[in-house]
Amino acid sequence: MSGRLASEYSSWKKLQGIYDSQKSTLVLKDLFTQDPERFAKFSKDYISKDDPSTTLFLDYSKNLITQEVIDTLLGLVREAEVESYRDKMFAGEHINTSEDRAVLHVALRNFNDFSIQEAGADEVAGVLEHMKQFSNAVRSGEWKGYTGKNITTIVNIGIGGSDLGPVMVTEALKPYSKRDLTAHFVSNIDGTHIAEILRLCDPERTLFIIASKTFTTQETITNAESAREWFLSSAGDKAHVAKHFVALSTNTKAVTAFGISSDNMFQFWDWVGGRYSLWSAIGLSIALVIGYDNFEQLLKGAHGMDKHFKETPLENNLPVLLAIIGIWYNDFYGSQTHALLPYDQYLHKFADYFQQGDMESNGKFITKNGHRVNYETGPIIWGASGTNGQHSFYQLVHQGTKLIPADFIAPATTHNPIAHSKHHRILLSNFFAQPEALAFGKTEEEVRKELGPNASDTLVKSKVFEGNRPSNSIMFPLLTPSTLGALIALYEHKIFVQGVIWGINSFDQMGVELGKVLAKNILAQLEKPEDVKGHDSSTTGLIHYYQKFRKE
Ligand SMILES: O=P(O)(O)OC[C@H]1O[C@H](O)[C@H](O)[C@@H](O)[C@@H]1O
Repeated sequence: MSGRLASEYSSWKKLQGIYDSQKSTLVLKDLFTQDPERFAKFSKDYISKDDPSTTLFLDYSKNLITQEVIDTLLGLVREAEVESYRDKMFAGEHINTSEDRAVLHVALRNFNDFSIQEAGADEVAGVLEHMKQFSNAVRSGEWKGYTGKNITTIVNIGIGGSDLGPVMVTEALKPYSKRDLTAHFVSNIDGTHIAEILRLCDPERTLFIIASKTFTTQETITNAESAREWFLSSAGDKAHVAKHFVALSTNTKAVTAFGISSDNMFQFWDWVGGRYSLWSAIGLSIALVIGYDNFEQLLKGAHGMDKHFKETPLENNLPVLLAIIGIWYNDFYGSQTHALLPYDQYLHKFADYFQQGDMESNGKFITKNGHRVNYETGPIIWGASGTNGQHSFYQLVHQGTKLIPADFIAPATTHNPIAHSKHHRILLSNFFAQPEALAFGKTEEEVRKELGPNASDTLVKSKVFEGNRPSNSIMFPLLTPSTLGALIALYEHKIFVQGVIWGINSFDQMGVELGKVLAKNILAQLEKPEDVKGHDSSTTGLIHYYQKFRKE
């Protein structure tokens, strides 16, 4: 990272020039007509060096790019010194400068390929072994509850990075799950969340996983205390907590103070960012649900992508390609969001997961050198599984006034080939059609031909699809643990590349603090109207409204 504002790079200025001169002349329909090789030129195969069955295919040809644009964007990557910054990350340098921490989620899945000098990195294998032993014991029935019964329900209590990763992965890898072990995830402080889950639990057969990097997060600790109270109301003896509560954290002192023995604690380190932590002890619920061997496959899939990111020349580097295409729209076309559209019901939480992963990493306006950016940084990430999105927001995506770059993601084959895979064929026909419609649209002439000469001008115009709306398409043979690992790591490294180019620290999260502090202050004022002090009239008025109905 050169420390300059991205807009000062010569490549940035060149890109601005290209955009200014080509923004209205770059037409996808023409680009494909002019070059029959376009698809071949702008698509890439990723094949894991460790496991050739782990492959991803990226088609980025339906983007508003030319080779000149790509080459200039790659120039931007070089000017921002992304590769040397990447190597600093892998080497364990403290690139999270505001917190003086390394950023080493790659160390959690390293399998001894990278030599990483950072305290704790040599302890990863031990924690994984502990996770393996424990998950095997619970799944086999060896680990018993306080009345000698097997554990049939796990409840992960955590929020943010201590929730979203386990939720997304256990949903995505459901085909690999132990169907007689039910996993629930409690995250919200809203008592409804834990109340509704506890109604489904048998205290004799339930294991609570308290997942919190800091072990100070108000929601998680409050939920953990309520879970412990619920459990003890049946179990009685505090000694039984040891069989039904484990902790995932970096904070041994707080875990012990809560009443969970260090034997039942799975440790990780400050160089694991919350939103990058599913590979760590935070992944215990994943290992319990899909089994440790499949969890290890997830890690290995990510590791293969790590090696690809670290070793592959920029022009063939999938995380780099996704990153620069995203910057092209975000910083030159002015798109504000980026849609993740997985045509796979198992990936229905994928966009949710990367809302934190991307937006908490790159939703910043100050560079690492303390300058306010004069360009757009992190996009709003959103999305939903297909084909559901088509019946919800695709109207705007196709005919709205906003440019919405989208990643369409799909497996070539399904885990559920019911009706002789008829469902999957219909799903994929939509997966193929939507990017085609977005890119090439439907002209007024084509509409008029369809509607006939008597159709009103208004009707014809409202049925026009202007097209020229860009997308990436990512495919893979089947959604397996290893493929999912590679897919997640692909996006993690995309986020890294974009942050380096923007000159921001992708690994702290100052922006989540103010709200928490204000909430704590307000919490102490909720009792009586006269307690409410130091707020604007709106906040004061809203609290007074609540106090009119408050019961306890
Ligand atoms: O895992 P914890 O320490 O409980 O933190 C849970 C979450 O808290 C905050 O919201 C942070 O911004 C997130 O990055 C983190 O994942």
